[in-house]
Amino acid sequence: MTTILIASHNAGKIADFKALFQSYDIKVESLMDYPELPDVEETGTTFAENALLKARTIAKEAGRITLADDSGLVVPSLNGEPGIYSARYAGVHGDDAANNAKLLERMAGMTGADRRAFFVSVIAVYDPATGDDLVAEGKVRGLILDEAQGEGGFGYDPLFYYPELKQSFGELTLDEKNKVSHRQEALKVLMNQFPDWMKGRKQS
Ligand SMILES: O=c1nc[nH]c2c1ncn2[C@H]1C[C@H](O)[C@@H](COP(=O)(O)OP(=O)(O)OP(=O)(O)O)O1
Ligand SMILES: [Mg+2]
Repeated sequence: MTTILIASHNAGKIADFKALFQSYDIKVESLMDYPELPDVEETGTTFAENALLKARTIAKEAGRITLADDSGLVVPSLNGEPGIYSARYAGVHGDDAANNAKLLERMAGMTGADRRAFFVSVIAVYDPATGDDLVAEGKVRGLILDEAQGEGGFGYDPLFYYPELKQSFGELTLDEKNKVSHRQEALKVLMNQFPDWMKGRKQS
């Protein structure tokens, strides 16, 4: 079975990818399995720049084709916040509770269309042997709730209401989320091009 290295430390994101890659019969490893690999500083100004930066840096360190996801929540009525700063919105990287609390605070008093939001995922793969890369994007639209609903998922999932299923992402099972999420869309677009991209590459 093929194994792919995901350049991420985010347990929720890795769980999404483990489930998503099952349908491609690909096994997933992550930075959790490689504690010696560095943490990549996200210095880019777009999701795509950061996804490529993470994929390229880890691929060169590990000497293997590597995939990275840079993702976040975009709220147009907040001029795009939290955007590429989603993971460190409230100041401490990965503090989901604080990030969600800050989002609710910033949206206090907003109603109706002002509560529209979307998740974005940009996925990049990089081949250290050739310097070739592949990038794809996915999006999913919803509304930001007034309070958390559901215990599932990670990050902003409990605040993200998905009208088509009349539930928040926090109330969905992993498989339900993985049928509609920004991440599955980006991965689908990417994997459609992957077989051609992989041709002629040697990978153990
Ligand atoms: O499906 C999602 N459901 C809920 N929240 C989500 C989702 N997808 C991204 N998000 C939020 C979480 C985090 O606050 C930020 C991602 O930031 P991002 O830099 O891509 O990931 P990260 O720093 O947590 O891990 P890493 O860079 O090691 O992959 O957006
Ligand atoms: Mg990150």
